[in-house]
Amino acid sequence: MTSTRNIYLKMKTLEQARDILFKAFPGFGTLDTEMVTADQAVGRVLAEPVFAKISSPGFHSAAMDGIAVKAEATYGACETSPKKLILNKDAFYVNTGHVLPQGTDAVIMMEHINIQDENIAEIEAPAFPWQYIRKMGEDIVATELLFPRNHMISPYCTGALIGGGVFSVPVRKKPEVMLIPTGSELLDWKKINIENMKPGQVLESNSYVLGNMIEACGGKYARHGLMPDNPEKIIKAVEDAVNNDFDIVLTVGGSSAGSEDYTKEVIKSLGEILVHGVTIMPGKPVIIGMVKGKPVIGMPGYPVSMIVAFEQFVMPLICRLLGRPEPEREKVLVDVTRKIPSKLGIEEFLRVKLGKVGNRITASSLPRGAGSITTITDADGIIRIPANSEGIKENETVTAELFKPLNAVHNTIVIVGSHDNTLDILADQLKIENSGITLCSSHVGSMGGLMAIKRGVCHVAGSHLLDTENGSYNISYIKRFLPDIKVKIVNLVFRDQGLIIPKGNPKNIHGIEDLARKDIKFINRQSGAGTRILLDYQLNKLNISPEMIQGYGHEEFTHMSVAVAVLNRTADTGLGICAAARALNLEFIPVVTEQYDLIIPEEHFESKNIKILINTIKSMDFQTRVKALGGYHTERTGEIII
Ligand SMILES: Nc1nc2c(c(=O)[nH]1)N[C@H]1C(S)=C(S)[C@@H](COP(=O)(O)OP(=O)(O)OC[C@H]3O[C@@H](n4cnc5c(N)ncnc54)[C@H](O)[C@@H]3O)O[C@H]1N2
Ligand code: MOO
Repeated sequence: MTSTRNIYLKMKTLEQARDILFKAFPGFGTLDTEMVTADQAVGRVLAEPVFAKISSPGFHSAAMDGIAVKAEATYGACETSPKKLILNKDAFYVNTGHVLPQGTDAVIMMEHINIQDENIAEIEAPAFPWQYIRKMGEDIVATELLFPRNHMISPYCTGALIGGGVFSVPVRKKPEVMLIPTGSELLDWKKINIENMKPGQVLESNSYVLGNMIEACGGKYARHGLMPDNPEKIIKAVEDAVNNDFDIVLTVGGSSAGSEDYTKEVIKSLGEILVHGVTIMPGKPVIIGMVKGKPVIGMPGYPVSMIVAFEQFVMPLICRLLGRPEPEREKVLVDVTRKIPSKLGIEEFLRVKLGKVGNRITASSLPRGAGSITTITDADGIIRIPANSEGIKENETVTAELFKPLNAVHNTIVIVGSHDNTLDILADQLKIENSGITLCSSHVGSMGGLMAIKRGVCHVAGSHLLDTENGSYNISYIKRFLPDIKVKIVNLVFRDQGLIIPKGNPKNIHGIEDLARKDIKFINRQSGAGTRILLDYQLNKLNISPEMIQGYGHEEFTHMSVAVAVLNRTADTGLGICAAARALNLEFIPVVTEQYDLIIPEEHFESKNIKILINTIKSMDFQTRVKALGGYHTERTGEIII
């Protein structure tokens, strides 16, 4: 078979595509039944209703430790006229759970009895009939419905099943899914040495994500060996899976328009294509097909596209086969901190970071590339931008679907501003200390941090803005840009800024003065970044103008991206922190030690979370880890500067 490039001629909306899928595979709760023991039934779905075989309790039983009595015999007892009961005649010692002795109908707690001697118990209050007694069948009555069909067994349910004498239950077989990862570039991480990886090779990870998602929604899976981009082989694998017991077949990758994207041809040659292309992003190239009456779905290869396609199409299919409703995520209203344009005609699943700042939950967008798994692993939730919208306006309130409990969103400290590697250590240290706090940092440069405070969208800004007039940090900028906001400044670290250079210093760079050399390509930071201000200050001192520097106009947003540019030789050098150079095994020429502070509005400063944050910063554990990064000084770490 030769490859022809696929074009999605008839893209469907999400609603249309789901409709086509569910009409083609209407089975609800149609999987075969199997018996499992009560203790193994958790997470399984009942194929039939389950009725209790015995009652629980199976007898009238004492609900407290004390004496069992006939209530009538206690009437008239009071403080001034206590009643004496003869043990083993009018009253019988019982423990919680004991069978109620014949002829008794109430229990008096031990604490309310005066034992006179081994024969007499005295009471100062009457008992009423059935007090402190668990009647036979109070919990479960034999023959009553314990759980209807399609109920998913929880750990709690096992108690009711065993208590009701039901030791095994009929459950739906787990839907079986065959995963076929395709792509000649893929490598099996269990079989390779990462040192030997070559450009173009990719670690196969999607089938593991899919497998775990399948299990999480009640299915089971088998993984086919890695499949090269060979349509004949893919056809054979799909055909075998369909002819076997698999309920659903998923191919992974090759769903799009590339010259080696074969999924569409494969399904077409074996059966029918119901949908190719859905107006969603990520997830657009998904292919829904039918082969011998079974769903064969071509999952996009980009990981986030695959996850969205799974959640929109495969998960509902699995739930339906099991006879379960599709799960829904908790929703919350959020304010979007920046304008987010979106393509008309495409429904976008925007991954967002969330945090509660003041009395609103703010959402900031993560990068939108579907090839980056971290755009979903870093996310707290998703905002769905409808197809008929051109995007979200700044400060617009929209609905977000949560990936984690709301409580965790409330316990997030939002830090915006300049990037520093110690923030990663801080985020981890807060977790070691079981604070329940998550640190959510976005790197937009020091000025970006101050502006975030101005807009009320963060708790903390990380900043290292040098006042070139007097050598101070941050204070003059705060006075100028946040005149109406009361803030505290807490020092995080002093850190060495310098030139990041390749190992062995091939261009023989010694300092800022070398940046003007014709043979040096520089990589800059964005304007507003503290590092950029520092560079301009140093250049000014040396009378070097920006035009003299090759690459002055090429900007990156973080120290790490500057280091990456040096590593892959896009640039010969860039100004950044020592930790970034070290992380990539590059060399570093110190230029200046600068002050990096946390700016915290007073309205947040006294909050419990910020107090924990500051205590963590002050801790020896944190400071020891920071110093180990190299290029950091912690003498004033945690000090309130103003
Ligand atoms: N000309 C066009 N190109 C693309 C379009 C388009 O409309 N026109 N759509 C883009 C979109 S949207 C997506 S999503 C991707 C997905 O396409 P495929 O399903 O064909 O995926 P591949 O090209 O095979 O792989 C994409 C990417 O993902 C990596 N990959 C694939 N499988 C795995 C795996 N099992 N584990 C880890 N990584 C995997 C693969 O190496 C590629 O890097 O297409 C756009 N292109
Ligand atoms: O829409 Mo693709 O599915 O962006 O990555």
